[in-house]
Amino acid sequence: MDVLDEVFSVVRDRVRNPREDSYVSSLLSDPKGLDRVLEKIGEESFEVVIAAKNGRDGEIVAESADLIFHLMVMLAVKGISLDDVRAEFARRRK
Ligand SMILES: N=c1c2ncn([C@@H]3O[C@H](COP(=O)(O)OP(=O)(O)OP(=O)(O)O)[C@@H](O)[C@H]3O)c2ncn1[C@@H]1O[C@H](COP(=O)(O)O)[C@@H](O)[C@H]1O
Repeated sequence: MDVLDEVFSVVRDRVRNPREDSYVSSLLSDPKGLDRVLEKIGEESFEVVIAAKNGRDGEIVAESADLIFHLMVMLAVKGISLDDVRAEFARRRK
């Protein structure tokens, strides 16, 4: 398991078993529900674009990690696994 698998596994657990000290649980307890996660994906995407235009490598990496993390939260809510995404990349590979 690499770190993305490890984090995804924790995220999936938070979706099933909310905890008070959890960022994922706090995001999902928002009255907007999944829409709040989708808003975060929109915000983080914008931050990636700004970082790629003007930022240093460290900012681009940090904002990319935030975006990938929020995509993982959405996938976990939808019951889609990282392996499903891996399989899609494998299918597309030339
Ligand atoms: N990898 C991450 C991770 N990356 C980013 N974030 C959070 O994503 C948020 C990024 O959003 P912003 O930059 O807009 O910051 P913010 O102002 O705090 O966000 P909002 O108040 O606007 O929601 C921050 O609060 C970060 O802490 C993460 N939160 C948790 N994880 C991992 O996810 C797993 C579950 O974490 P918990 O749910 O906290 O237990 C654990 O393995 C964690 O290490």
